[in-house]
Amino acid sequence: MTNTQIALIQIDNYGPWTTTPEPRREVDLQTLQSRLYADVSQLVGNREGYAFFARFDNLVTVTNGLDREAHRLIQTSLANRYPVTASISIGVDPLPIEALGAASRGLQEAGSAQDSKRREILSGEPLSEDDRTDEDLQIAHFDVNNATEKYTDELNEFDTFINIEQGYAELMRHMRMAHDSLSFFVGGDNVIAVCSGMDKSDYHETIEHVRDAVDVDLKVGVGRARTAQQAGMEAKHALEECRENGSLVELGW
Ligand SMILES: Nc1nc2c(ncn2[C@@H]2O[C@H](COP(=O)(O)OP(=O)(O)OP(=O)(O)O)[C@@H](O)[C@H]2O)c(=O)[nH]1
Repeated sequence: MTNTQIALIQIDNYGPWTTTPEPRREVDLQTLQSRLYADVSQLVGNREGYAFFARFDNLVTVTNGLDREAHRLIQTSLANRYPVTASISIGVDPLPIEALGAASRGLQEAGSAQDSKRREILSGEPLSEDDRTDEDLQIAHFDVNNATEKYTDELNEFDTFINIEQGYAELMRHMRMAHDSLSFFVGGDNVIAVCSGMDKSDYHETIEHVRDAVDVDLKVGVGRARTAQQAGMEAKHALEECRENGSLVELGW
């Protein structure tokens, strides 16, 4: 059984900050957001976690193995680097969507995202060391088949982007609705999903669903481990096996 630990990182009172005392230059906001993602990716990644940019003002991170102190350190480090602060809320559940739900509630109960008094909340309890297992995380790495030949080398970049994003939109919705799992676009033609205890037939069914709905062909490698990076690396190796065997689904265990 999986046991996913999600930490939701939310910039405090960001909406008002972007327009006070007057609207800030969009290029500066874009720069801040992409740097914040880079820093969070490294701060969480150095501790074996994964970070996803999501909407940039709300970042979803997978932090199995990080205790409360490690989350506090990340929060402090962000406050020292940026003109904004962030709140962090931790949720743990066998189902990734429920873990994120618990993390989201932790912030919502502490106040609005646009409440100037709600600052640097740290809520929720991480998994205790005794409760951790080597099967806590299931990570799937999805990839569009022959994206280069079919899209990149054939279409203009915007039409390529539409095809890839349509595949992603259908995949993320299906994984959330049918499998309680969280999928994130990570660049190129790749989507990484934090999954519930899905089996091989669930992945075949998902790939078939996306093909039928939007005519985008996927393959997927899946890994299982106690940290996101170990599971993610196993998934990448499994994806290489798909490439070698021509298979659509490979489990790394
Ligand atoms: N984030 C991320 N992006 C990747 C990774 N591998 C490839 N990409 C991106 O995906 C693009 C397409 O690469 P591939 O998926 O290898 O190419 P392809 O044409 O789809 O070929 P096949 O996957 O073998 O069917 C690359 O230009 C990268 O932007 C990865 O492991 N992580």
